[in-house]
Amino acid sequence: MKIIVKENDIEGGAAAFKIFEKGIKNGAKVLGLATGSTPVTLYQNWVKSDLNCDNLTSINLDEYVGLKPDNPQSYHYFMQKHLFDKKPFKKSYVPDGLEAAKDPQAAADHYNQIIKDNPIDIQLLGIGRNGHIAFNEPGSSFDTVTREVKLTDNTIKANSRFFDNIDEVPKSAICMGIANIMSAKKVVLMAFGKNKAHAIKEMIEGPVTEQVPASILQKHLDVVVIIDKAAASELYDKYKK
Ligand SMILES: N[C@@H]1[C@@H](O)[C@H](O)[C@@H](COP(=O)(O)O)O[C@@H]1O
Repeated sequence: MKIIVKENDIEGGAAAFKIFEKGIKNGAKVLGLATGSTPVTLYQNWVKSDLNCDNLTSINLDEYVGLKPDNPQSYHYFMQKHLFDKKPFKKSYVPDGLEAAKDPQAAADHYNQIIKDNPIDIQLLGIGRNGHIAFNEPGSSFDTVTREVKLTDNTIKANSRFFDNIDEVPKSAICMGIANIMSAKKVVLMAFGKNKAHAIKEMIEGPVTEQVPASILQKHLDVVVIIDKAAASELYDKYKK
């Protein structure tokens, strides 16, 4: 893993954008994209740039089961607002939360086929405080592919900040699996803030275990981790400076 420690999320977003820009200029065409508060500074750099996205395909990690694409809390809506309204891609896939509510297996099979047909060149990730990636919660098998996943109480609580109240947070999501994520040629993981420090330490320095889903990235051959000093604060000394 290559670890880049920046002062804050603004610098981190700029550094992440440079990696995507370089990758795209070098031929990356299929990007795995992520939501959450963490990638916002990356997308801010992206929309300000003159990067041509007309030939790019994006495949998002996850979506809440039952939310319509025009629901402001849906990940469809997030992507439109933060990136695609200003930088439309040739094709953008986000799992279908409504299809998943009706027939989760069909929605998952459909999405796995999309990933098979469009191998991911660069996959963007955030990380949950418990080490989850996308919505692959602790205990998820490393073999998983896209499927419906139940959200843990902690994740529901953490994500309730985006909803009017906690009861509105969906209880499940349709989510790429860890095997889908590991199939990407390159992975860029971003994390900012003290509340991510423990998960970052476990991911980088802990054992590879399904109890910390992100720890599997130690086995991927091309991972760049972009964190700020707060998220690096529990790491072995050399990263803290
Ligand atoms: N499914 C998303 C993840 O993809 C994201 O990485 C995580 C952290 O979110 P944030 O970046 O807002 O801290 O939250 C959610 O659970």
